[in-house]
Amino acid sequence: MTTSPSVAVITGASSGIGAVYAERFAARGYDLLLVARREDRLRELAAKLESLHGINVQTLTADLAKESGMQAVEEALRSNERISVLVNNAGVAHLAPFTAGSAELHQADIALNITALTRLSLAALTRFQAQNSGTIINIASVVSLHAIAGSAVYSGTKGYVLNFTRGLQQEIEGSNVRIQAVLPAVTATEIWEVSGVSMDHLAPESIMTTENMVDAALAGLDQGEAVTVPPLHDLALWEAYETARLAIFDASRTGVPAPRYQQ
Ligand SMILES: NC(=O)C1=CN([C@@H]2O[C@H](COP(=O)(O)OP(=O)(O)OC[C@H]3O[C@@H](n4cnc5c(N)ncnc54)[C@H](OP(=O)(O)O)[C@@H]3O)[C@@H](O)[C@H]2O)C=CC1
Ligand SMILES: CC(=O)[C@H](N)C(=O)O
Repeated sequence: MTTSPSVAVITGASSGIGAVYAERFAARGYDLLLVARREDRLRELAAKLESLHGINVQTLTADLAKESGMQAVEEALRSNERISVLVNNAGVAHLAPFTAGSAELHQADIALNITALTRLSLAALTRFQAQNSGTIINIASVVSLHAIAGSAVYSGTKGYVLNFTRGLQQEIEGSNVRIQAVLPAVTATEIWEVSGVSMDHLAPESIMTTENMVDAALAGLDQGEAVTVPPLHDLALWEAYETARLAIFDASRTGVPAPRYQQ
């Protein structure tokens, strides 16, 4: 009996980081379901990967900031039992002062970066938990850890992605399901032009290639990391951050206002 290959679903596969994840999962022998709005780009990538790797690639044109788009991908995740990987990669940034953006713009960014990622995780994880296998990769950002002027909404959404992922990781502990958060820093993709900040204004030495970012993130996944920060060389910094974060959480369970607040 021959078994069909597993399927990896990659959102935001029409460019940048998502397109490289598609190539890498194709090279690992997965069939693919590629999701984004630009159908021509998805089809071009699908044809290339099918011919290069002899795999089957489906495309799903969907606007994940809209209800109909979210539902279409949820339906695919629920109905296709061969899906074993979800890369929640589609995301958008508008880097400008908060009050310069409209309510509609902020709402659409939140819908894509938070609501779609949450709903697709629910659709995938429900089945992954039932079958006790499967992998979700959530693309957060180093701005999950820090916000600067002009990034309030974007950093806020990425802070959600990190904490949401941490919560899910607690819930699946002890199972064969894997959930990884990836925190890229500056990576050379189209997101910068969309965001309103040209890459020409960024320090060249801070910019990572998409290939290096994805390969490092997959190395982190293969090593069993829960949170992967591809460009961070000094692991001791991350360990100190994690230690302080958990220490603050534990030390906050006193039930008594700190002396500095007692008047
Ligand atoms: N590049 C960087 O410096 C960093 C990026 N990230 C994160 O990496 C992820 C990938 O971004 P990146 O590759 O850089 O940027 P790109 O702009 O190259 O890719 C974004 C992808 O998301 C898709 N997308 C955007 N809006 C929608 C929508 N409404 N519905 C469906 N798909 C959508 C785009 O496709 P289409 O337009 O065809 O719909 C595209 O495929 C994002 O989550 C981003 O926040 C995190 C840290 C750093
Ligand atoms: C676009 C990004 O997420 C990037 N990490 C940044 O440094 O702002």
